[in-house]
Amino acid sequence: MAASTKAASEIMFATGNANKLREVVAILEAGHPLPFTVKAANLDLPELQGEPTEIAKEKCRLAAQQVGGAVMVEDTSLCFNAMGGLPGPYIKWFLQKLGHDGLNRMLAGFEDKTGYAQCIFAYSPGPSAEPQVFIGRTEGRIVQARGQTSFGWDPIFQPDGYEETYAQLDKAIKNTISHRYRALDKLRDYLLNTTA
Ligand SMILES: O=c1nc[nH]c2c1ncn2[C@H]1C[C@H](O)[C@@H](COP(=O)(O)OP(=O)(O)OP(=O)(O)O)O1
Ligand SMILES: [Mg+2]
Repeated sequence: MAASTKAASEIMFATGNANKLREVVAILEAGHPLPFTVKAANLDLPELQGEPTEIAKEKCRLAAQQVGGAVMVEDTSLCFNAMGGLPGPYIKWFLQKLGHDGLNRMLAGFEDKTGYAQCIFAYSPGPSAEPQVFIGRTEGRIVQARGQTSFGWDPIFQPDGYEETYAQLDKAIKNTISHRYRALDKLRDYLLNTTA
């Protein structure tokens, strides 16, 4: 990769979620590197209520203030089409309170079980800059839990074109079709074009 002339060479990825960090590292190492070294900052940042892009931007502003330099954060939503996109950014709390079975039951009264996983990366070069957002989506459907239960709602999300849930798919496959991969891909393009 061409050497960057920019002074900043490191981005902190601020997240409190070890599974996210593992996937981001795996995606970058699978041949999709960023033009920066990515370092983890274990911050559990407050998340405002609102539209997903605003949540990600505000999270990024707070992270940039805390870190004092270039940061990226991401916020992940699981959206049910029958419910106009909810639980969306609030999936963490719905999952915590209802579990996989409860999330399925939320859709019991609806014919439509389709939904999408959405990841929004927000990047800021420093505390005074306006964060840029990059959205990645993977369409699928909500199903009864199948597969290992190590990461969030992976067992109940079956991406379109696959018979397996995210939790049953090989990690290497999830990481080439996932909402996270797609968003990170856009962030990489942006960084390559602004730092080259
Ligand atoms: O690929 C995924 N597959 C399954 N579950 C996932 C995935 N990605 C996030 N998740 C879960 C984690 C949390 O329950 C919620 C998102 O909430 P979200 O605020 O983005 O994550 P978090 O609070 O765990 O970490 P962070 O410190 O980066 O905000 O969905
Ligand atoms: Mg969070």
